[in-house]
Amino acid sequence: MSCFLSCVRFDTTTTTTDNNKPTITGSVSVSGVTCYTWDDVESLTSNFSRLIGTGGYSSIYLARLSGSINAALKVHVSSHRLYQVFRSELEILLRLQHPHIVKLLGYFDDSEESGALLLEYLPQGNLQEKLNRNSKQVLPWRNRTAIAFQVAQAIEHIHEKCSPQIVHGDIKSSNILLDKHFNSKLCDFGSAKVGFSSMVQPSKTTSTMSPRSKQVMMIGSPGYTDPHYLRTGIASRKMDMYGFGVVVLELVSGKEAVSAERGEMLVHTSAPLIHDILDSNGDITEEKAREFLDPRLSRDSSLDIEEVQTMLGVAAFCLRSPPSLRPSASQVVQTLIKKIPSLSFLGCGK
Ligand SMILES: Nc1ncnc2c1ncn2[C@@H]1O[C@H](COP(=O)(O)OP(=O)(O)OP(=O)(O)O)[C@@H](O)[C@H]1O
Repeated sequence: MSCFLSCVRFDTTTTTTDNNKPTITGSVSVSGVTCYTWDDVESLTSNFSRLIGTGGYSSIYLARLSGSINAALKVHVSSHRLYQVFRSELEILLRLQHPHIVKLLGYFDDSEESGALLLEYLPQGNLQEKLNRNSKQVLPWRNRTAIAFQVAQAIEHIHEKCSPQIVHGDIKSSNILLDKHFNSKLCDFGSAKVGFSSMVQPSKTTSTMSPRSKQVMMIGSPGYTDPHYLRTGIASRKMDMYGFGVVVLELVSGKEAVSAERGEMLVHTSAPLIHDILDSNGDITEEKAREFLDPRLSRDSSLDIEEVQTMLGVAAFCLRSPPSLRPSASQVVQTLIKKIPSLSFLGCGK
């Protein structure tokens, strides 16, 4: 137990810092990212014949590049306001390169109100679907810890390793995509905010705005939104850590952030456990950890209950209030490397 205390205690005072391109006429490639015409887009998706995902702002279609390479085309809904969302996502993706962030391959931009992003295709879809009780396959424990670790690395990259820094603003399991080996990639930078040192107010003072325009500016998704952000409208890196905490609870429990049947939020149903963990400074009994654990993992040979305890401790610290008490992404990465031995198969050093 005392070992576990050191597992999840964070020093919250430290703030660190091909050739596969389609041979389609009309396309222009700059730094490996290709600018397509609408005709190209229609041709790449065989006239939008296969829908593979939908979001609040977009539809995602399977695209075929030369050499039978698949890609995903994210077509933003046409409107002046959503065009800004598309431009912002495009500009952010153009400068992000990380093994656990979805890769931009190309884009279409009519410079007025329509845009589309061509992204690498992640064949296993999103994490929310994979954790769903109706999913045929149960995601093994080993993959769940790896996913948490890789997402923490992606967040560490945008928060601390790129300049200017980026707040994702919508960390949730449906924005975590999985490749054929269940490696994860963070996607959907449509809510992201750029140029933060730690905290920033939305561009206009919220006090002078109507409730409706305030609503339009709010980012995040039900079940994942930092209560501090909801109260203040201030987006910060720590709001991403809150969303990450909810994702870790989903990975451990196999439950949804908002239950489809009852509409209950996982952060609410887990509150007694989170309080217990925080009251005992990161400690949690094996029995309580087992009670919370996804029952589908009971026969998983890769399951290690101490790792479950560590993951729950990490989640509890990420959900802490005030936000300044939450760990940074790099502190989470370091804790996971030290305390989750199975991550060694990913080749990360101690
Ligand atoms: N590159 C990809 N490969 C495979 N599937 C993808 C890819 N990109 C998106 N998807 C699928 O489409 C879904 C929606 O994508 P995304 O979150 O980018 O859209 P959005 O309109 O920004 O959604 P939101 O409502 O979260 O803002 C994802 O959850 C995933 O299932």
